Amino acid sequence: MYIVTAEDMYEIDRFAIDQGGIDGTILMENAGQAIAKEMMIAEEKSCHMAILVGSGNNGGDGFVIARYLKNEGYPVKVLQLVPNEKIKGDAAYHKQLLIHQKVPIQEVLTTDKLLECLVNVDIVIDAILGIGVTGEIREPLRGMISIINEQNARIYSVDIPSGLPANENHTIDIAIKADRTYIVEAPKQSLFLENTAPYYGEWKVIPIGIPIEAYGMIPKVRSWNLKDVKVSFPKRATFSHKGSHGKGLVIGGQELMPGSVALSSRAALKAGAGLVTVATMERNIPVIANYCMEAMYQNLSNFGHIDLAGFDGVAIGMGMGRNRTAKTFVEDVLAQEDVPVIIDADGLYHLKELLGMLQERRSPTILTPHYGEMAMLTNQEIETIKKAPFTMAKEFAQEHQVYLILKGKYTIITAPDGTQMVNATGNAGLAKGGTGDVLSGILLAFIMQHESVLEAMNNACFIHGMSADLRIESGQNTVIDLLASDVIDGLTNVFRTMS
Ligand SMILES: NC(=O)C1=CN([C@@H]2O[C@H](COP(=O)(O)OP(=O)(O)OC[C@H]3O[C@@H](n4cnc5c(N)ncnc54)[C@H](OP(=O)(O)O)[C@@H]3O)[C@@H](O)[C@H]2O)[C@@H](O)CC1
Ligand SMILES: [K+]
Repeated sequence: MYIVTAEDMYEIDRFAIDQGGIDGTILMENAGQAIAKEMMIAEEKSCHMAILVGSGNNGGDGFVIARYLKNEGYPVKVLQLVPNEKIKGDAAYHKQLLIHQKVPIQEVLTTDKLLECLVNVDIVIDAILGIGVTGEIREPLRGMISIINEQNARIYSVDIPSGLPANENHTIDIAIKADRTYIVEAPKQSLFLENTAPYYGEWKVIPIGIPIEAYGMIPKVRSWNLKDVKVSFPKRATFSHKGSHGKGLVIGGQELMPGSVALSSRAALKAGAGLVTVATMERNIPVIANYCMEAMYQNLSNFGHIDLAGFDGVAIGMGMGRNRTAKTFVEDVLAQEDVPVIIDADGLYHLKELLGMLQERRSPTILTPHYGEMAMLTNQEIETIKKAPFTMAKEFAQEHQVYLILKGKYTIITAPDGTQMVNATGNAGLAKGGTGDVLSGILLAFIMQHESVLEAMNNACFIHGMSADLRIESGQNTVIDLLASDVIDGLTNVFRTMS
């Protein structure tokens, strides 16, 4: 599933029409028909539905939906929120089909009239504005959107909640707050942003028959799914031994935070790492070993030099603390070039002053900031990152030649060449201390076993979230009591689904 900007979507659309020979009216028919079918599954015939259409092709989708629902006996009324002369092109064609079928279309041009028309309406189908919206929402649509949001009716948006920008880095003006959105063909960037995602409500992507070749025209941003994981997940060879699955080093855990590295190392072993060594403060070792007795230990009390030769991967920074000696240590690790390094938590704090070293590294460097850490690394406000996470992540990864995992509800994974993936697994239970340490451990295990760093990162993020999801779905936890250690235990169920 590709994630697009409005411009990408128009490009894809043009390709389908010009190169694929598919008429725009057919794409509109496909979209409207498929959405109407979804509506028929979701809603009873006894509901009173109002389909609200605007001037563009989003409104055109609305005319098609109305035709199919009417044919099936749903009591729909079509409210056209713009004057007749505004309906043009493909939308006009479908409006005409509706008129041929004697479906009445009411012109509703004021908020008062709209209020009157919405009395006793149970379901609003929002086909007012799609991805063509620009600038501040103008009256009377502005007032109409407010009125619609105030109704008790359930709201289904077509493609995008009307008024919401499709792209990141736009200010939200006013927009429909949908209960569910049927996204036409491909999710738009705003679906994945913290500030805009809630407007969509539940969502489902509706394919409309665009040839896959059309996606060759746009920058690739994809969401990673279970099928991708199953295809790319490395199979364990029957005759493998512990050395075949990577020798990893977990560095961190100051005296007051032994749990962080304990979680990372246990997660790495549970995620399939062959051997894990934990380099931490001497006094922590008995505590950590109690939780993770399969690991080996190295005393790091002085934060001196540690030789990385012989290790296949390193994860550094979890619970490491922010004193200057810890920084020297991060610097020492980065300078040893032959090992892939994952930098998390306090390691990222120290990295801020070491960014200049990144481009010089010959082995992959993987950074795992959440939005706050990303703001710190880029000297930006956190709101700036939230508003344009795709761009901020891409610019940073390309500039510093790193792999970047920008952690959030939707995690954005970026390779140094700018390729981006989005992970959508996981739930609110993960918003808790220690879950990031678990991700670092899974990442370490996977990076040591995959040829492709990007695939390993995608799989680690997917599986980390999936473990949390399965814990909730199975009733073993709720989003309130889920612990980072539960996510580690849940890996067993995840791996069962892989075979
Ligand atoms: N992708 C695909 O393959 C397919 C996509 N399809 C569908 O097409 C949709 C995109 O259609 P689109 O380009 O016509 O844009 P859309 O948003 O419906 O209308 C734009 C109009 O809105 C108005 N307007 C704009 N800003 C405004 C503002 N601030 N305040 C007030 N009014 C404002 C402005 O009208 P104006 O009043 O300026 O004449 C402008 O002309 C897409 O979302 C999907 O649903 C399907 O049909 C199947 C194939
Ligand atoms: K809409």
